[in-house]
Amino acid sequence: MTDQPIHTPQRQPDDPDAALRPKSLTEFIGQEAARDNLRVFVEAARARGEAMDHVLFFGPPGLGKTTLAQIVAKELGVGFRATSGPVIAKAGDLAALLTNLEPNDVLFIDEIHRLNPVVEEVLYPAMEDRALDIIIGEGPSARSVRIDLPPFTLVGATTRQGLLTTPLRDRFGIPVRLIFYTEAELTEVVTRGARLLGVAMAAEGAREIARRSRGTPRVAGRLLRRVRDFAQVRAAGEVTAEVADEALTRLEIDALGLDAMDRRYLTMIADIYKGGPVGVETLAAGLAEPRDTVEEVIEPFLIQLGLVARTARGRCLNDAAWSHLGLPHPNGSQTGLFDSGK
Ligand SMILES: Nc1ncnc2c1ncn2[C@@H]1O[C@H](COP(=O)(O)OP(=O)(O)OP(=O)(O)O)[C@@H](O)[C@H]1O
Ligand SMILES: [Mg+2]
Repeated sequence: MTDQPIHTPQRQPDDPDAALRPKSLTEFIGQEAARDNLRVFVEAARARGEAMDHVLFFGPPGLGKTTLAQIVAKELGVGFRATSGPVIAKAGDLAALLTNLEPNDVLFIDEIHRLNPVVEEVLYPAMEDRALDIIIGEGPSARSVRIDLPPFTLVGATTRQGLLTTPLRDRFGIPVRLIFYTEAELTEVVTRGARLLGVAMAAEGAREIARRSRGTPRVAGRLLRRVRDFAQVRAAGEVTAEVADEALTRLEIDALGLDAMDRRYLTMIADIYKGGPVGVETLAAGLAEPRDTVEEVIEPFLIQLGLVARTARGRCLNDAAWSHLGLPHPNGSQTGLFDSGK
């Protein structure tokens, strides 16, 4: 059994997130350093009446990359066009998007690490010189035509900054790393969400949901909705700490906020690989999940909690993981080499 649709930070096709999206930098909770910097760049660009420099948001899913991209356009007072890396199949698709922008508009490219290399080549001069080099015709009569573009701001988002090519990464003047949210920030996110959804929320109820939201506002929003259902049907309506705890426990979300998939991941390294090291491909196969999901969705939070370490030889469990799983820590080293030691 898996509660993945509820608890993983990955997007779902019918994204219910939209209703809870903050609409301004002031409304946006957390990510203070990023927000403060963006505010300065937005103000400066506005004052000069110019397009803002290109921005790259990177970090784990559900931390607010798309939300911030929309907010940046809004605060700049310019238009917002959104697309995503895998959707832009041909150079011509990108050319069509770029030539249709109004001056200073924001073009948002989600999953920018998944751009086709041919399309990416077209993007370089567009970002740098605001020009498109288009090849017209084929064979000996083919020639290159340069088209000037209106000034624009490219906002890219990726969960995998490491997969971006260096030339692309270097063309973003404003790289912004998003980090996991603190419990206090997520408590604010939950409280705000409860207000927007009209849920009666006790302060301790909000804190309980926040504590178990994997450091991720998208997860906080999902858990809030599920706890609300539970409170409505099983309790008097108000979300107290007890109601939240009972609902989250039923959803198999433990005290650290780990879900069934997280525990399967940890248990697999513990039971089968004696704590590791084990390669990510092996783990992905064992969990029947794509490698990307393991690396982008499952691991970042477990690493952040200090439960797992990524080493050159593979993934290893840290001491905290053994205690959390309630398993006896193998004697001696984590590789299990000294199991017979004591
Ligand atoms: N700072 C925040 N304050 C309140 N809610 C937030 C905040 N950041 C994100 N959210 C909520 O979390 C949801 C997910 O955010 P968003 O879609 O921007 O994440 P993302 O980083 O783009 O994720 P992905 O990598 O999957 O595209 C938003 O719709 C919003 O409801
Ligand atoms: Mg997004």
